Amino acid sequence: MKILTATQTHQLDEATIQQQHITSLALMERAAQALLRWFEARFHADKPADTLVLCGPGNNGGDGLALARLLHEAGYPVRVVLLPADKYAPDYEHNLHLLPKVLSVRKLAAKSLPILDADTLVIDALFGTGLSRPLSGLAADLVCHLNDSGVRVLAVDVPSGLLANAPQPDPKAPVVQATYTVSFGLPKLAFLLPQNARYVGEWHVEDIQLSAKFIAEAATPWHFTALAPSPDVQLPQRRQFAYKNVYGHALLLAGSRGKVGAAVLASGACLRGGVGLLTVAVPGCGYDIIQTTRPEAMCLPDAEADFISVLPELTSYQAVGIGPGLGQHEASRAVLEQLLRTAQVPLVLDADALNLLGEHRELLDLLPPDTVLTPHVGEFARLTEKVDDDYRRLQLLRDFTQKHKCIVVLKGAYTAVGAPNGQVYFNSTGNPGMATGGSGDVLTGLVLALRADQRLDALTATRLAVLAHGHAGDLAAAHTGQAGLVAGDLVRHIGPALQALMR
Ligand SMILES: NC(=O)C1=CN([C@@H]2O[C@H](COP(=O)(O)OP(=O)(O)OC[C@H]3O[C@@H](n4cnc5c(N)ncnc54)[C@H](OP(=O)(O)O)[C@@H]3O)[C@@H](O)[C@H]2O)[C@@H](O)CC1
Ligand SMILES: Nc1ncnc2c1ncn2[C@@H]1O[C@H](COP(=O)(O)OP(=O)(O)O)[C@@H](O)[C@H]1O
Ligand SMILES: [K+]
Repeated sequence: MKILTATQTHQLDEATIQQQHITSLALMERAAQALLRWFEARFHADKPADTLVLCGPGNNGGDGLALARLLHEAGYPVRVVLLPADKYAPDYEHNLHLLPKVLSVRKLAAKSLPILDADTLVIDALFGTGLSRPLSGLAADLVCHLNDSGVRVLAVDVPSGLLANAPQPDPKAPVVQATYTVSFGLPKLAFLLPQNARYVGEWHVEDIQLSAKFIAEAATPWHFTALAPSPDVQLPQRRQFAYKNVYGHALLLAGSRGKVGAAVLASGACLRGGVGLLTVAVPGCGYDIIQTTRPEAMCLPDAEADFISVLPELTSYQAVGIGPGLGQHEASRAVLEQLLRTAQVPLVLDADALNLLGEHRELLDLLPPDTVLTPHVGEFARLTEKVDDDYRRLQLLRDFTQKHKCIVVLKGAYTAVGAPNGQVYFNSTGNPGMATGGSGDVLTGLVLALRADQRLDALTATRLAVLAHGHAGDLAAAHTGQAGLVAGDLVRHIGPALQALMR
C-alpha cells in the first residue's frame, strides 16, 4: 500500500472526481459516510452522551459538517462549533446549508471557548491535509483548550495542526492530541513516526474508493506493508514434490559466553521459518546447548570456548547470518571481515555484527549487494549518526541503503524496511509486547530462513520476514498478553504467522 504526500492526496481527490464522474461534494459525502460507519462500529455499545464537532473553513471542516448531519440523522446528540475564517471552501458552505435547523451551531469567538465535559466526544474537523502553516490565534487557543481538557477526540483525516508527511515547521505550535484518528484511503506518513504518536492516537484508514489508477501510478518512496484484507507480500506454497535444497541450507554464526540464548532463539526462528537445513556455528560453550535445544540443526563448535574465532568453510550454504549474541571480540570482528570479503551468498547482519560495523566503518565498503542489516534505532545510530527527528532518521535510512546497496530493517513499532533503490516499506504488524530481550534475534533467524529460500528475492524475503515476525508477535500476545510475551513465544508462533502469508 502506498503512502502519498498531502499534495498527492489532493491530486488523488481530483483524479477520483474526474475518473469516477462524481462531484467533490459526493466524495465528501463518501468520506462522511465512512466516518459514520467507523463511529457506529466503535461507539454502538457506548454511545457518547455529547458529540461536539469542531469545523475549520476547508474541506476537513466540510467533512465535519457532513458527519454532524449524518450523526444527527442516526440519533446521536450533536453540537457544531465553527471556526471563523476569511473564506470557506464551497463544499463546506454547501454542507453548512444542509445542516438540520434543529442542530446547535455556533461560531467560535475568542472569549467563548466551548465547555467540554468529561463525557464529551470531540470531533476534530478543523484542518486536514490542507494545513498550510502552524496554528495560531483562535485556532491555536481552541486546540490548547481541547488538549488541556483531556476529553476524547476523534480526529478527521489528520489531527489538526499536524502535517501529513513533513516535520512540524514550528514545534511549539499546538497540535490536537487525538484519541483516535480516522483517515481516508491511505495511511499518512506522520502516523508511523514515534514523535507523532501522542497526536495521532489509535489510527484507522477507511476506504472511500479513491482512484486505484492514480494510486498505482503515483511515485513515492513510502509504502505500508499490510496483512489484511490480503497480505501485500505473499509466501509461495511449498510444492508437493519439493525437497529440502529448494528451501536452502543456512549458516548462523551466533552466541558468546552468557549469550548463547541468542543463538538458540535465532536458530529456532530459522527452523520454524521453513529453512531446508540449518548449521549453527557457536563458541565451544554453546555446543551442548544447541545440540540439546535444537536437535534439527547441525552445530559447529568453535575452538574457542567463549567466542567465535573462525569462519567456517562457506561452500555448502545458500545464506549466512551473523550477529545475535556474538560479542565484539577482535577475533569475531576478523571473522565478520572475512565473511564480508569472501561470501558469495546472501548475508544477514544483526546485533554485534552491526556494532562491529559501527566501530569499524571501513567494513561498510565491503558489504555485498543486497546484504540485510537489522538494526534497532540505537544500532542504526552507531552505523550513521544519532538524530532525534524521525523524518531525519528516515532520510538517513534512504541515504544509507542507496549508498551501500543494502537492505536495512530499522526495527521498532512500524519497522521500516529500506531497499537499495531508496524505497521504504513500513510494517503493519507487531505490538509493544515484542519490546523484550531476544525479539530481534528471532527476527534475524527468520530473515535468514527466507533469504536461504531459493524462490524469493532479497526484498520480498525481508518484507515477508518482518511481516511474519510481527504477526507472530500478535498471535503470541493473544495468548500471553503483551507483558507476558517472551521471545520464545514468537518462535512458537512463526508457523501460523507464515501460514497466514501463504499465497
Ligand atoms: N482524498 C481525501 O483524502 C479526501 C479528503 N477530504 C477532506 O479534505 C481535507 C482537505 O481539505 P482542504 O484541502 O480544503 O484543506 P483543510 O485541511 O480543510 O484546510 C484548508 C483550509 O484551512 C486554511 N488553513 C490552512 N492552514 C491554516 C492555519 N494554520 N490556520 C488557519 N487556517 C488555515 C486554508 O486557508 P489558506 O491556507 O488558503 O489560507 C483553507 O481555508 C482532507 O483532510 C479531508 O478531510 C474529503 O472531503 C474527501 C476525500
Ligand atoms: N512497540 C513495538 N511495536 C511493534 N514491534 C516492536 C515494538 N517494540 C519492539 N518491536 C519489535 O521487536 C523486535 C526487537 O528487536 P531488538 O530491539 O533487536 O531486540 P533484542 O535486541 O532484544 O533482540 C524488533 O523486531 C521490533 O520491531
Ligand atoms: K482534523
